[in-house]
Order: sequence, then structure tokens, then C-alpha cells
Amino acid sequence: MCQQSKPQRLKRSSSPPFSGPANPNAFQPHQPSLDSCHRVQKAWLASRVMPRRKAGYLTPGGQRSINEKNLRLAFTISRECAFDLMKLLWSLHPIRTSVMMILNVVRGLFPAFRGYSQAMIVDELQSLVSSERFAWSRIIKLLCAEILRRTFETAIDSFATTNENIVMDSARFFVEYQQMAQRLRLDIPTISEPIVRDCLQESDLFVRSFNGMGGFGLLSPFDFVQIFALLSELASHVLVLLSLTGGTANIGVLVLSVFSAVFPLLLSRFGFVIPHPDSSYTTREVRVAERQEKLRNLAYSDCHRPEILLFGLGPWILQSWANSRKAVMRNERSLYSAQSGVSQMLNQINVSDLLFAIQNIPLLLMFQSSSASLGSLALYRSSIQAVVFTMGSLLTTFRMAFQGIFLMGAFCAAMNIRPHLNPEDEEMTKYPALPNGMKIEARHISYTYPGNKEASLQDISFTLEAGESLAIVGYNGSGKTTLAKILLRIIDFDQGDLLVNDVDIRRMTPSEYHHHVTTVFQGFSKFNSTVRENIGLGFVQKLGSQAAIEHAMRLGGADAFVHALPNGLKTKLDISGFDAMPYPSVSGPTAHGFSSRLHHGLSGGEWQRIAISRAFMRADRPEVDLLLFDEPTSSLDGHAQNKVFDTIDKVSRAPSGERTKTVIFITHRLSTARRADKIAMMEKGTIAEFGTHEELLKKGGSYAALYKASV
Ligand SMILES: Nc1ncnc2c1ncn2[C@@H]1O[C@H](COP(=O)(O)OP(=O)(O)OP(=O)(O)O)[C@@H](O)[C@H]1O
Repeated sequence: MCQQSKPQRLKRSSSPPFSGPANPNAFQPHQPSLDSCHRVQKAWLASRVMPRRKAGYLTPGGQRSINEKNLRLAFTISRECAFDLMKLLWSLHPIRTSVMMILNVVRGLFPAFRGYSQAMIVDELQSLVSSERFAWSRIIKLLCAEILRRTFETAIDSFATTNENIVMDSARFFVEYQQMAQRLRLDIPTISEPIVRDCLQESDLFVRSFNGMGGFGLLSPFDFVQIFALLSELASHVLVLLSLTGGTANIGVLVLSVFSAVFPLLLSRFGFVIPHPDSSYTTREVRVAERQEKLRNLAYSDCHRPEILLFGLGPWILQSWANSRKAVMRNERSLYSAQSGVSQMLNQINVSDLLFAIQNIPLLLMFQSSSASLGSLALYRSSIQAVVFTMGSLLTTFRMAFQGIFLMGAFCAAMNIRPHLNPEDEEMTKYPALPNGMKIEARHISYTYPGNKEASLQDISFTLEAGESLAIVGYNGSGKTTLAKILLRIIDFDQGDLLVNDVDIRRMTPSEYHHHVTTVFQGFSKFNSTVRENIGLGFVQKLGSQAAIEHAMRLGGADAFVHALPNGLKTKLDISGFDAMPYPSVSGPTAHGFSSRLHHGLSGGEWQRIAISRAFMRADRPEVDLLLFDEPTSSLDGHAQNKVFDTIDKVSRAPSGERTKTVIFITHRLSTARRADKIAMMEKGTIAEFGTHEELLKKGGSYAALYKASV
């Protein structure tokens, strides 16, 4: 793969993760100046362009049509990454992979041998019967030879399958691991790019193709060996046919044989085959299909059931699903009826029946014109059938391989997507630690969410010295959470500068920066797991430490209710709040002798305490310089709120009382906000007022009005 070379990367989040044209139909393939990875990315992108559709790109997993442009693109992708990828996969098990390749070709010869051997038995039987000298010993000898041949075939087959499974298992692990590692590496701005999402989706299909031939109807690179096996099978059958028909010197027999074999190919060549529906879907049609799927999932989902019942959504879901389903069916019908009458008729003809009839003609000719034995006639018959079948398989395999190349291109392209927020190597700098926490300086920061017309943040400027605390307050939608996400380096900003400890935050690797912060997000995660994991994941290195988790729980005020749970820290938490409802027949200790209540629900406030404890898992660590809490206590009662803020204050100070960590919290409770050294009052995406509580009160502006209203 092209991991070594450096893919194109653009600095700002507004830039695409890998260059693609704004208008896909204006795509210009093959630019010699681009490096190998970029060429694969470009070729993959170009293969998704639907020239006659305004809607732009093919849906992920959609079938590429076999045309000149796509053949060229497939060639580019194969040239750039197939060999390297195969080499990499081969290096996982060099000997086993080589054996797998050889055995696949050898196995391709088996059917011809089988036919030949059976023909010999029939011939022998015929001669024994006609000569009237029936000898059991001769028959038994032949049967023994046949049994031996079959035993050998089975042994080779079984060894080949075991070997193949081992090779495929390690290949599957390798590609799955790569795909997952890359997915975890990508940041939010990168992953929200539609092109990246599609690329990852197709890459995922490629990874799934390693489940073996036929899995998901895909073909992995190892299954390409199938083509060699089919070719060797075809060659062996053709040889048998030649040897059988050559003696008769009947050219008509050969011509008819060949014609019957290539007939299915001719049908597909002249378009008498229904195209795969995926290849013709427009974006709108896909959207309808997705909506239908979403509504179906909604109907089956347990976690949404309470609201579905409460708001009486059943009829609406059913009606909306029916509308979408009908639209999908209409699309499918129009796709199929677009076929001409002739092609429809031809599609309805059973091709194999037709071929069966045609193949009888050369058979009759042979009977008439030669003294062919019964065995050779049977062999001829089965070889013709095998040729037809193998040609069909070859065609299908080729089609799948052709699609597989583009999925492989997606995999290679996905492996080289650079996260938006990662700095260029030459710009990268380490996080420069200061003694008393984190100094933050925002200069004219603006940010607009992708797809939004209005900026969510405009011209944000403030300075927070290391060890100071800041409360961000303001009306709903004024941009508080967006600012927090920017300070946490979850999203980038469009304009301005953000300096952390006097260094541009864009020069730091987000993963390194994140070691120095801890947070409670407004929409914090609820993991469908145990209490231990829900808390311990705040600092995975201490996930196994009972003491660390107990300590964090105490700080977050979660210890009392966690200890009261049926299995304490081991209690599995239910995220839906519905599955935990005990069914009357199985609640409590059951007749089966175990408690049916495997998951436990929590109240909103209890969940919040779990999230706070998670943040406290690392809050008092020396490397953590910034504690950022986005409405951490919105579900807590007044007493508990004060306790949490007391703890935050305590954790942010050294035993001497001096503050060693910077604290930022977002709150709607202005009585809490006044505890902070500085307050930022946000309005319509800007900081309208900035100062201490007293300064802002004295100013008599928005903050003073809000404060008076709240007390
Ligand atoms: N993911 C998003 N995509 C698009 N727009 C968003 C997104 N998140 C927030 N916004 C918009 O950005 C603006 C600021 O949202 P933000 O969540 O920062 O406000 P807030 O001050 O934290 O609000 P609240 O007090 O209700 O939590 C809003 O107008 C919102 O609609």
C-alpha cells in the first residue's frame, strides 16, 4: 500500500480530506503530478461519478458499469495498490498463501479428471457387456481406482479449505484491524465529510469481503485466485472436448459446441441482462430507501418505544413507512420496465433450457458420424455443460472482481485519509506545559457549522491566564457548547487564532492535547456497559484499579447510589431506560433460578454523576491542565450542584490552595457562575460581555439583567 508516501492534506477543516471536485461531473482524472495514494483516491472518486445524473455520486457499494472509463480507472487502482496490498497480505503467511494459490489451480483440474474417470468406467462397462465376458474383478478394480481418486480429491479439498481458512482469517484480521485503527484515528470534522463517509463505507465492504467467497456478494483479493481456478477448469474441459471432437473431424460439432458455450456471454454482451438495481439509483431514490429503512428500524426499536407509545407515533410510522416503501417499489418497477420488450422476453426465457436443447444437436451429430463410445459421449455431454457453467462463473467472478477493485481502491484511499485536525509534520509541536494550568488566548475566532448559513461563533476574543477560572453563560443557542468544542479541539474554527500556552493550537496533535484536558460534555456518553467501565473509561490506564474508580466516584458524588445498586460497580447500565423495565412474568428472582434483571436503569441526575465521576478519573492528574464542564450539573439538585463545584475547585488547586489547573464551566445558573474569576456572557455567537461578576453587574448590561432575573 502507499502508506509511505505523504497524501495531500489541507490545513483547515473546510478543506476536503482528499481532493475531489466540487462538481463531480467536472472530474479530471489522472494528473501526473499526484502521488500514488492521491491517484487511487482520485480514481475511486471518479468511478463514483454518474455522468448522466445531476445527483452526482453513485451510492456506496453501488455497482460500477463495465465501460471504458471504469476499466481505465480499475487499471489505475490495480496498478497503484493491488500489487502492494497482495504483497502485504501474502507476507502474513507466505508459504500457506502460495500453497493456496497452487491448490486452487490444481482443484480446477479435478472436474475434468472426474468426468474422464467416469467415462472410462462407462466404457469399460460397455465393452464388458458387449463382449459378454462379464468380469467382476475388472469392475471392482475400476471402482477402487475411482474411490482412490475421490479420496485423494477429498483429502486435497479438505487440506486446501483448512489452509485457505487460516490464510483468510489472518487477512481478515489484518484488514479489519487497519480499517478500525484508521476509523479511530479520524476526527469529527474529517468523518463528517460526505466523501469520507462514503469512502469508509466502501472500504468497510472491502473488509467484509474477506469473509470468504460469496460473503456479501463480494470478492476479496484472495478470491481473485478463483479466476485462475476457473481458467484451469475451463482449459481442462476444452482439452477434453478437443480430444473428443477432434477425432470426428466434424467442424459443425465444434462450432455448435462453442456457440452453446458462449451463448450466455452473447446475451449479456448485447444488454439482455437486467442491470444491477444499485447502479441506477439516484440520490433521491437512495434517500427514500434509507427513510424506509429508518422507519422500519424505528418500529422495531425498543429504546424509542416509550416515546412512540407516549406520542402515539405508531400510525404515523406505519403511514410514512408505507409511503417510502411504495416509492421504492415504484422506482424498482420503473427500472425494470425501462428494459425493452425484447430484452424482457429474453430474460424470461430459461437460458439453460435453451442451451440444453442446443447441446443435443452436436451430440446427435456425433452419434451419426462416428463410432463414439458411450463413455466418451457422456464425457462430451458433461464437459460441454461444465464449459458453459465455468464460462458463466468466470463472467460472474470477473464482474465481482471488477467491483472488488473499486472497493479495494476505497480501502487504500481510506487508509490514507489524514485527520483534518492533525498538523503537518513540519509544523507539529509538543504541548508546552506551564506550571499553573493552561493559558488560553482566543483571537477573533469565528465558526460556521458545515451546511449552516449563519455563523455559530463570530469574532470571539478573550484571554484566560493559567490557573484562572471562567464561567461561560448566555442564552440558548448563543454558542457556548460550540466554543467549548473548539477549546477542546473537537472541531476546528474557520477564522482567527487560538493560542494555548502561547502556542497555536493547530500545531498540536489533538490526541496529545487531549491528555491535558478533562471534560463533561453537555451530551455526555452513556455506555451500554457496567458502572465500572462507564466511570473508568475516563482514564483507561486505571480502569482496573478499584481504588481509582472509588476515588472518582466519591469526587463525583456517585458512590452512594452505585453501592446501592444490585451488583455495585459490576452493574450493567441500561441506556434506553426501557429495556430495564421488568416484564411482569420475569421480574425478580425467577423460576430459572437467576435474576432476570441483567441491566439497571439510572435517573438523569445519576447518569450525570457517572459522567462527572468519569471526568474526575483524570481531573487530579498532574498532566491535566484544563477542566472543562459543559452544564455538568443541569440535572442535579441545588445542594448536589454546590458540592460538585466545590470539588471542581478543590481538584483544581494544590494542597497549598494555589490554583494549578484552569477551569472553564458552562452554566445557566448565574449563582454558580459568580464563583468564577471571569465570566463570558455570550449572545448570538459573540462574547457580548467579559469580566468579573462585580464588573459585569456594575456594567448593567445583559449579564446584569440575566442575573437579576435569575435571583
Ligand atoms: N452540529 C451542529 N450542526 C449545525 N449547527 C449546530 C450544531 N450544533 C449547534 N449548532 C448551531 O450552533 C448554534 C450554537 O449552538 P450551541 O450548542 O453552541 O449553543 P449553546 O449556547 O450551547 O446552547 P444551549 O444553552 O442550548 O446549550 C445554534 O444556533 C445551533 O443551532
